[in-house]
Amino acid sequence: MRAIEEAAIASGAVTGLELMERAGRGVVEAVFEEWPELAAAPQRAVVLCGPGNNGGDGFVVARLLREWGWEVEVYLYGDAEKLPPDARVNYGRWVEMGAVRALDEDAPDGYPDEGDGVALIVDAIFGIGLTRPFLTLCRMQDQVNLCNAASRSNPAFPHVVAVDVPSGLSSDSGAYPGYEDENPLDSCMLANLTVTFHAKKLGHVLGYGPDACGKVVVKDIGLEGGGRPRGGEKRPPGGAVGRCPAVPPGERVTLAEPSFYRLSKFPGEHKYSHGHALILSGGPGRGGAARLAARGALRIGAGLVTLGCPPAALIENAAQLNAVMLRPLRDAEALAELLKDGRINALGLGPGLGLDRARALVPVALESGRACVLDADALTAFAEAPELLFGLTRGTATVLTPHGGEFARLFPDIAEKLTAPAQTGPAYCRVDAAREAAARAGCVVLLKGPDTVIADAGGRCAVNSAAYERAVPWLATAGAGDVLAGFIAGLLARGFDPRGAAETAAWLHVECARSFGPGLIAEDLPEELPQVFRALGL
Ligand SMILES: NC(=O)C1=CN([C@@H]2O[C@H](COP(=O)(O)OP(=O)(O)OC[C@H]3O[C@@H](n4cnc5c(N)ncnc54)[C@H](O)[C@@H]3O)[C@@H](O)[C@H]2O)[C@@H](O)CC1
Ligand SMILES: Nc1ncnc2c1ncn2[C@@H]1O[C@H](COP(=O)(O)OP(=O)(O)O)[C@@H](O)[C@H]1O
Ligand SMILES: [K+]
Repeated sequence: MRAIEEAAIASGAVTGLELMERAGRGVVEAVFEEWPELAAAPQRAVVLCGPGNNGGDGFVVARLLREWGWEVEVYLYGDAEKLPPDARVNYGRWVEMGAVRALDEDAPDGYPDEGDGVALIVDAIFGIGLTRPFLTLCRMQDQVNLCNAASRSNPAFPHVVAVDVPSGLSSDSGAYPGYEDENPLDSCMLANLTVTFHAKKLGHVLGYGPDACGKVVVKDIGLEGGGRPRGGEKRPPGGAVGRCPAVPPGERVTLAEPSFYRLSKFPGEHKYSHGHALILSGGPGRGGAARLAARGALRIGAGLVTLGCPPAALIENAAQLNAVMLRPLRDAEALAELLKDGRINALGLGPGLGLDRARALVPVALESGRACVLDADALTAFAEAPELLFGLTRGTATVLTPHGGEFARLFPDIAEKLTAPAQTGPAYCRVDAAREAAARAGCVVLLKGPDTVIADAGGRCAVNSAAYERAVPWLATAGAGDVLAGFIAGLLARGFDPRGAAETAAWLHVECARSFGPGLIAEDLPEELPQVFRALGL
């Protein structure tokens, strides 16, 4: 954001003061859009301003609300003399209209309670500039949260709007610096609505962000290269995180979005135009996971999908499969033999594969030069020797799809940094972890979770956020990850590059869960794809 703002200001297109005015106006607009009853008649607001430009936005909001006829109480945390220049100007403008009280640990007693008639609390204490723990006003944070919790059920309580991010939350990571044992959500400032500018920040979608922000509205403040679709371009809602020429691709993080064009099939193509995916499975009684993956690969459009199972598991699998083809595949030698068929262009290994079988087959798969997705057992098999795996994956068209546990087995030092309590903002986050892991493994890493992060070895990164309107808690079900691996294998077979395959698959995976809704089990995910594709207009 700083690079984007500096580029805009340096180009002479806009001044910092104008941006601040637009930001403040955006907050007021978003508040009135969210709660039309607040736009209907002037009411009472409390605006909490901090020592930086976030506070500056707060002074703009206070002034605009006053111009709407509101009664506004303004508090400042910090020293007015030390405010940065634009914030200082807006402080000055406000002071001509009303008082500024000091916000310190005693001030909270002046805080609104039910019946005080305060309709709105504006949290403009810290934005993207939070650098250290914000614990000083815990009691105040508690009180604001009481209002916040209550306002969800009782309109007599004030609504809480956060400017840019809820104060205390690190906008770079979704972490709460300074909280070690305690759950920060118990005492930090939470919001009903968070109004941010230009594009979502990582902190809105990672870690505690979705719980802290309530709902995120992105307001355009006229900066170049926003996350908005260009004319007629089809894009999922939500915009992008940091889509801007001022930020080099290896530093940019976008919200995952599917490649619609490449998902389509066109007349005149035949099944081999869409590739042949081979999913490898384990022994008798353990085939469910691989079958789920195979089904996912087929539904997502691979022209052909073959399941390669140990001979002893042939009958079991034959009884279960129709469109998915079946091949007995005893060992590494048999795999090498099968891969003489050049039409097999993508492999999926891991779900239900078994650790010994994984150790034998993964090297053959990776050395064959085929695009591969490695999940579950194919990752755990290398827990004792991750470098052995990375020696094979480096520079290949491979996607590793660990969940948190598998990630910690392959990248223990990175996982340790990720789980250590944050002390500063920016804090080490899942984006940093996935990028570091991808650089080490030399291939694409997809770190699973409600905030799935997809990174490639060059630092390109996307977050598939399953939060807010895309929350899909029913995806936490056994086998969901197997289907995701199958989706990726299918897209690799269709010729997607590894990063595009991972990003599109993760996005569709969540869309399938949203489309199916409560009661979802893993089997439902592939079967929901046709519905999702139809809704996308494929
Ligand atoms: N021109 C711009 O740069 C624009 C900035 N905007 C707003 O400005 C915000 C960023 O402003 P700043 O960079 O000034 O950052 P902030 O306003 O978030 O806070 C930075 C200040 O807080 C202090 N600080 C950080 N953590 C602290 C802690 N835990 N306890 C006490 N003090 C702490 C820092 O030393 C610094 O003085 C954005 O979030 C956005 O709201 C918008 O007005 C749009 C335009
Ligand atoms: N609460 C949640 N919200 C959104 N997605 C989730 C949630 N819990 C799990 N998921 C997704 O479900 C999948 C689970 O995969 P994984 O942990 O490998 O399970 P399994 O091995 O049983 O298939 C991942 O894609 C993960 O991102
Ligand atoms: K804030």
